Amino acid sequence: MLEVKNLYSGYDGKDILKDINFKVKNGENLCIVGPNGCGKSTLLKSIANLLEHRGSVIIDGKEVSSMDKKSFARKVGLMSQITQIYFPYTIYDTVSLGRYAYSKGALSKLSKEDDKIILESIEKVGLLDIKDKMITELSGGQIQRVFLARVFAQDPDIILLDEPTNHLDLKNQIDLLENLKEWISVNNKIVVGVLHDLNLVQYFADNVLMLKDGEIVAYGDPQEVLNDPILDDLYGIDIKGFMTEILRKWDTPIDNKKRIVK
Ligand SMILES: Nc1ncnc2c1ncn2[C@@H]1O[C@H](COP(=O)(O)OP(=O)(O)OP(=O)(O)O)[C@@H](O)[C@H]1O
Repeated sequence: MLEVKNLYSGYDGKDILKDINFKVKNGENLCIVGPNGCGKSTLLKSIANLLEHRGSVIIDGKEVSSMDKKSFARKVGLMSQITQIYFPYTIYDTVSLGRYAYSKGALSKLSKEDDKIILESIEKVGLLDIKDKMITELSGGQIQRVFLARVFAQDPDIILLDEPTNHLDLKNQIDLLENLKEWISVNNKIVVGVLHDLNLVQYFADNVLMLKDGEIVAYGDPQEVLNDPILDDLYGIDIKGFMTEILRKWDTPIDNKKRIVK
């Protein structure tokens, strides 16, 4: 169980998040939504213990700031927004970094068990046939999947995701979310993710937490939260109207004369 109680955190002594409270049970995911700059990544960083906070972030009864690095890494894996890759590692090597939480020392070798978990994690994201390729030679979507495999290899109880789908085409977005759903239900784990695409949130979320200016403005079942009139206020557009209009376009009968087929 992840519990966030009366959480305040921010940068340079200024609070961005104010009095955040929620719980996520094992076997469930939570999607964090809200407009740019409302504090979504700051919330993930606070849970990931990368930012000092006031209040509590408690995992299975223990405050995260009191955990040592390795115990924390066994509990929480963070996959943040991937912008640029500087290091020339293979896919296998990159995913093997996920086993740090279980290593005995800085120079300890990977065990047979580690190797098995690394290969399984690479297979899960569909990259096993290119496991020895340098990650500097991969597409954005492939890199995204390598980093997901690294988090799987870390085998934490909670995965935190910051915009995990932003380099992926639609099929890969759905595959990734399905992959995570399966990981959650098979292993009774937790995912907390920031997703911008509200359609994907409708599809994936067990619960939704909506932020505005660092405060929670709605929380709960996705169908209810995403139908709350507050949504339009928050984003400054008629979201349901926009989505429905798009659906109408998908429904338009095709005019074969206008098609260009090679
Ligand atoms: N390292 C930092 N130092 C100072 N201020 C920061 C830092 N990172 C973020 N902020 C500020 O904190 C606020 C919340 O930023 P955050 O990145 O959490 O928003 P977000 O909801 O994730 O935004 P986006 O949807 O654009 O990714 C913003 O006003 C931002 O300028």
